[in-house]
Parts: sequence; C-alpha cells; structure tokens
Amino acid sequence: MDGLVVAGVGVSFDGDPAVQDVTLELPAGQVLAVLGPSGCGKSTLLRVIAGLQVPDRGTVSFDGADVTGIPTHKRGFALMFQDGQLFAHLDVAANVAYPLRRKRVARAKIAPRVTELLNLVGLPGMEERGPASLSGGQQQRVALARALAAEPRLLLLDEPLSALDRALRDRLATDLREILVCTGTTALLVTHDHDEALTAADRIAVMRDGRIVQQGPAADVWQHPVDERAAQFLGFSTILDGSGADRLRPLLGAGAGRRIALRPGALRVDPRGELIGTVRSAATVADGIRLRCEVEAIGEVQAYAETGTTLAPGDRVQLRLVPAATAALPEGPAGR
Ligand SMILES: Nc1ncnc2c1ncn2[C@@H]1O[C@H](COP(=O)(O)OP(=O)(O)OP(=O)(O)O)[C@@H](O)[C@H]1O
Repeated sequence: MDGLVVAGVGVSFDGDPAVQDVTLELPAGQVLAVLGPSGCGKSTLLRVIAGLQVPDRGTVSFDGADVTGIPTHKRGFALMFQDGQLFAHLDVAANVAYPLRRKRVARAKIAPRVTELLNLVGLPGMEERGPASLSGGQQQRVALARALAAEPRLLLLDEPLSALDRALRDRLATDLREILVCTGTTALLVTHDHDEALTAADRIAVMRDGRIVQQGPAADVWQHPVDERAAQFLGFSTILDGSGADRLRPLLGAGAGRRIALRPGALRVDPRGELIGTVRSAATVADGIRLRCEVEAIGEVQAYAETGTTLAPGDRVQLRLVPAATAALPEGPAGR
C-alpha cells in the first residue's frame, strides 16, 4: 500500500507498556488523527513512526518499504509540535527556509518558495517578522509552513493546536485540513481533542491504554463508537439504554440499536418536538441556552434552546431529537 503502515508496534518503559500491538494504516494523501487521552501513548507512537524511539517489536513501513531501522533524518518525514519550536533568533523567512537550506535547495529558489508557503498558511508578507512578535496561532502557522517546506513524504503533528484557545483552534483546524488537502500531504496528527480530529482528518484511530481500540473513516468512527468510553471520548455526553433508548428508538428508525449515545446538541427545544420535558435549569452559553431537562422515561438530559428564548425551572418544553447528533452503541458492558 502507498502510505504508512504500522504493524504490531509495542514499546515499554521499564517494563511498563506504553504502546501495545498497534497496527495502523494511513493511505497516501490522507490525514489520520490518533485520538486519545493524556498518557495513552500517542506521543510514543508518533516518536516510533518518526524514528525517534526504537520499538521493542513491530514494524513501520512507508510506500511498501520497511523504515523501522532507518534513522529519522533519512525517512523524509517532518514533525510539528504543540509549541512550534521556531528558532527565536531567526526571522519568519529564515525559519521557513531552514529545511530548504538543509536540503541544499538553490538560493534563488528559496525566497519564492518561502513566499509561496507563507501565502499558503495565511501569513503573506510576514517574512521579516521575528517569532516573538507573532501570536500563538501565527507561530503555529509558521511552524506548519516550515514543516511543509521540504515536501515531506509524511507530516507528523503532535497536538499542533493544543496550546491555542478554543476559537482559534477551531479556525486553525479547518485551515490545517485545507492546507493538507490542497498540498496532497499525507499526515498523521495526534490529539486529545475530538473536534480537532474530526475537522482535520479523513480517518480516526481511537487510542486507549496504549492500544488502538477503533479505527476507520472519520464519519464511521463518529457514527459508530466501539464502546461507551470511546463514545464519551468522541464527545457524546449521554448514553441511554433501557427505557430511555426505548423512548428514542422510534424517532430514529431502523438500525437505532439498544444503546444510544447523544451529543450535547442532540435535543433542541422546538414546538414540533416529539418529547416533553420539564426545565430544571437554564444557562446562557455562546451558541444558545443550555438546559437541563427532565424527560419522561429518559431522565435528566441536556438540551438547547435558541438564544432569546425565555425559560425558567419548572417550564414545560417540547424537544426535538436531532438524529445526526446521535450514535448507536453496541450492546454489552461499558468499555474497558
Ligand atoms: N521516555 C520515557 N521514559 C519513561 N516513560 C515514558 C517515556 N515516554 C513516555 N513514557 C510513559 O509512557 C506512557 C505514554 O506516554 P505518551 O507521552 O506517549 O502519552 P500521550 O498519550 O502522548 O500523553 P500526553 O498527551 O500527555 O503527552 C506514559 O505513562 C508515560 O509516562
């Protein structure tokens, strides 16, 4: 297969397994997000792929060739970290040009390429700025331009947006996706942020306790979390079974399953809504009014109303279920 194949990789530190039997596929030209909580082994896995960590077992291959024993600088991969790690003493142009100089690209070709890369990441005309004069988001854009400069066969991104605030992170995740797609870059991103993973990636692998518990196209993983813990990690806030799931199943149609996961926006106040709830609390948030509602046969759930709606504890409301914000969970015990 063209692209990255990780097969049976394991790494232990002093006998404690950090990565266990990880197998991953990333087809050329696609973006894979490895999504998992802090300490699950994401960075260790990324370091193995980069060649910075020797695995105890397993192999890393790229475009059909085993690269497990190849040193980092000979893999043709690029790395980008949470804090960009720009060279503070070099201006933006020199930072972006750094990999080109190392590759001994002809001097006359470097300046136009730097201009092109800065345009690509949305920083036209910033060549002479110093890293310290840039915002956190701008610094990450420069780091991305630098990582892309040498046209890596594979771009490895370790929590590239985690140091940024939420609004900026959302915008940059969208831009990152566009930039990776339009340059045809094969990229692997590790993150603990499900929104970032869904925005940026074609494929998602969910990692937990050193293992990949689920992987596939982003939409499949999103719609069919493998278990309850994966669902929670993917941003589903409520898991219903028993009478709660029975009440919702007719609203979801065939294939709804016996356990149903709801995202925070799955229930909306709507006069045509099929469910009746009693408001327990209401709080104004950025995108509307967030309610806790008691719904018969379901219990207390989160719901949203449009900004400007006046609601108080004790009010009766009709709630509409948004099927796209639900997922079917497999039956059986909660995830490990
Ligand atoms: N060089 C090391 N020596 C010893 N233990 C390590 C080393 N690197 C990582 N570990 C341990 O391996 C486990 C996985 O760490 P890793 O950094 O890969 O997780 P992570 O998912 O990337 O977490 P985070 O997002 O917090 O960085 C942790 O228990 C960590 O303490």
